[in-house]
Amino acid sequence: MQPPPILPADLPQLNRALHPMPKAPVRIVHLGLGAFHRSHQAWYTQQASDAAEWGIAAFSGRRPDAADILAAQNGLFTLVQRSGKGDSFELVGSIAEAVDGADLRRLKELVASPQTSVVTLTITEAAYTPDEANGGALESATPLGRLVLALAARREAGAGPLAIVCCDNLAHNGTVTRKAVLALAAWPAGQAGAFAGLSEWIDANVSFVSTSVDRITPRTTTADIELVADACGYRDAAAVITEPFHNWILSGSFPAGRPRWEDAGAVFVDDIAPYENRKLWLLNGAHSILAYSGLLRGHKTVAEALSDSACRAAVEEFWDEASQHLPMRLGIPEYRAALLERFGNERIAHLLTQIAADGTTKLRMRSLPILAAEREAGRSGDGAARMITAWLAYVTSAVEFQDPRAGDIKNALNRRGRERTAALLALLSPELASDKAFVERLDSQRSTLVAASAHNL
Ligand SMILES: NC(=O)c1ccc[n+]([C@@H]2O[C@H](COP(=O)([O-])OP(=O)(O)OC[C@H]3O[C@@H](n4cnc5c(N)ncnc54)[C@H](O)[C@@H]3O)[C@@H](O)[C@H]2O)c1
Ligand SMILES: O=P(O)(O)OC[C@@H](O)[C@@H](O)[C@H](O)[C@H](O)CO
Repeated sequence: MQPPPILPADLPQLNRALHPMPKAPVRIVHLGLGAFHRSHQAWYTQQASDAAEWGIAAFSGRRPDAADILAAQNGLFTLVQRSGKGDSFELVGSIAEAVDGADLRRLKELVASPQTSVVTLTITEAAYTPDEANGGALESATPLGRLVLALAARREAGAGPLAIVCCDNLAHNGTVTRKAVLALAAWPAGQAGAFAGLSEWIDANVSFVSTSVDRITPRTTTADIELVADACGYRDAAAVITEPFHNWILSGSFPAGRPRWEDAGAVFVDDIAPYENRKLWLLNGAHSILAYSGLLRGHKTVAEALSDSACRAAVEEFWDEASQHLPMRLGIPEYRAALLERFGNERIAHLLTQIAADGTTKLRMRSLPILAAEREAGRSGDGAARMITAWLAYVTSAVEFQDPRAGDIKNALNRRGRERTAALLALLSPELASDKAFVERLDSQRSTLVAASAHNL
């Protein structure tokens, strides 16, 4: 928990009275009002030439805090673009309404409105895992459970089709969202009332758009809020710090329309797979390697870890493997060079602990596909395996870690030696965990890594 910012008592609070900016009518509903939504979708929507027609109602996730803070500022916040050279400050006003995620009544009302055409999501990867998404039932405390209840209200209101746009770092994120939403809507089998035939209605009326989203946005710190106050002369507890780089690739239809996000550089493609693989493997995969191996070697941020030759070598080894499975027409060498520059931006303090969270979900997408492809090609896949090794060593040594399968990880940690390695690996891939030779290789990689890390500390 960050200490509260120290700001002059007479500093005015940012809101639309202090900085008049018109509010657009709500036509987009967003779930997961975190830092990334503010730096990405809210910013793209503000840049669209038809921004005046597209307001966002953004719902917080587990707690009301983010919504309360933003509501007190009438949805206004400052976006700080932080390059290696300096900061630039921009006011973003596309969020017309900020709502506590537990306010199901308002969510249903907005999703059931014929004005609403798009629902966007940044609810983290873990929110789509079967346990979290289903909870064994149509659990209204989960974001997808809430979404399904709101879709039932839309059907009831006859408000017509709409698009759901997943902006979480997941492979095939549109398909994953569709599957999770349809499964929830169909539960329990043979439902009555508002849910009878709901999954069929969703299937026919809701388009699930797939996206690859990119803009490195660390959690805002107390120091960032103090900096914004100093530079802008107001209190802004919802400010967000991000890099100048931004990218959004989308694939799918928008049956009720959408903002002209292409005005800010969004690209619409037929086949998203190569783009999402490039981003998930090269950027997010490298982030995971830097997070686990960097934390083991005593680093705190991405830039610090990248400047450690051992961490950098592990990234390059993984990139060499991943690049073999990406189309060269996507400019892979240039993409890698640009990533080194982005990761090396020391002014963006991207904490490794934030990236290290939810490893069981992330590694399945960031390491396993490359490992499988390399093994299929008759090679070792050692670079992809090293990402898993670093995760194993991290969860073994960390005092605290966040993961949707934390209980299973703790159970596995009660074992010793190769049995422990196999039990942890089984949480990512039961098939690999039953391959004795692979477990042995992982175990010996782990010993080497732990010894080298201890030497560095
Ligand atoms: N931050 C980035 O650089 C970045 C870049 C690309 C994509 N993303 C995607 O956006 C997601 C969110 O990132 P962020 O930086 O905004 O994080 P954040 O922690 O600032 O916000 C996450 C939001 O999701 C909610 N949430 C999290 N888990 C939930 C759950 N299980 N149920 C309900 N709500 C839940 C939180 O309450 C919060 O509103 C990431 O997980 C990732 O998939 C982030
Ligand atoms: O946001 P997560 O938790 O999926 O992953 C952590 C980072 O790898 C991620 O946020 C990147 O910074 C982001 O994907 C860059 O666009």
